[in-house]
Amino acid sequence: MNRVTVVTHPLVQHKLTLMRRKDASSNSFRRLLGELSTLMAYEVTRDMPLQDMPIETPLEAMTGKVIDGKKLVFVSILRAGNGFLDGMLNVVPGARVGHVGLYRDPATLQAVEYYFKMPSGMDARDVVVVDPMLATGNSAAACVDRIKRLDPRSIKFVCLLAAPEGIHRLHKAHPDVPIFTAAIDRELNDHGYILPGLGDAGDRIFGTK
Ligand SMILES: O=P(O)(O)OC[C@H]1O[C@H](OP(=O)(O)OP(=O)(O)O)[C@H](O)[C@@H]1O
Ligand SMILES: O=c1cc[nH]c(=O)[nH]1
Ligand SMILES: [Mg+2]
Repeated sequence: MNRVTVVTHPLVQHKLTLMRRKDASSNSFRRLLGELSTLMAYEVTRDMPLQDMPIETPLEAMTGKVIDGKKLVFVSILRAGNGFLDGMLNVVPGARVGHVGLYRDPATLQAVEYYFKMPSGMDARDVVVVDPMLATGNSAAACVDRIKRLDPRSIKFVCLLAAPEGIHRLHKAHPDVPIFTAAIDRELNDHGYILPGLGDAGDRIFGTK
């Protein structure tokens, strides 16, 4: 499992367990996902480049360090990725946001694209793709394929739950893309759902189905 970071912080693990419960309401599922994604943003942005900023404290002039949030793009894989976005934007409010609309064909489990919108100047930007679920890995791999055509500086993928199959698929297609997740679950079932998992993330966030 090269290049996979499992965020084991107790707060992350605690919230993840509460979200997995089948009796968690959409409201609490959404709230927990928002809190959890803010915590994961700390780990994902750990190596973000800093630049000098001359400032004046009440006592004297100094040179501080700031991040250039505008260089960062969070790319949300619709729909469920949007549940991750707000929490990440809490930490880097200056980041730009791109959207890739993908759904899994339930019969083939292949990703089908229905929307794609990115900020301009992607070749100067660092991308963090967000989606709570990495199951077969088809959606993540398709999203990264598409973004790579715009030649960004770097791409990371962050999710809540990953199946071993999804990690292998994404790494095989894109070995340069590091993966951040709160847990690696056991396996996929015959319908491509993660076990033990948390069910259908999009449906649980938006109260559909
Ligand atoms: O790794 P994969 O096998 O591709 O599965 C993961 C995808 O499945 C879910 O989306 P879904 O297709 O349910 O769309 P939704 O977010 O609109 O519900 C999830 O949010 C991922 O995008
Ligand atoms: O378990 C899964 C697999 C794919 N998408 C989900 O929302 N959940
Ligand atoms: Mg779904």
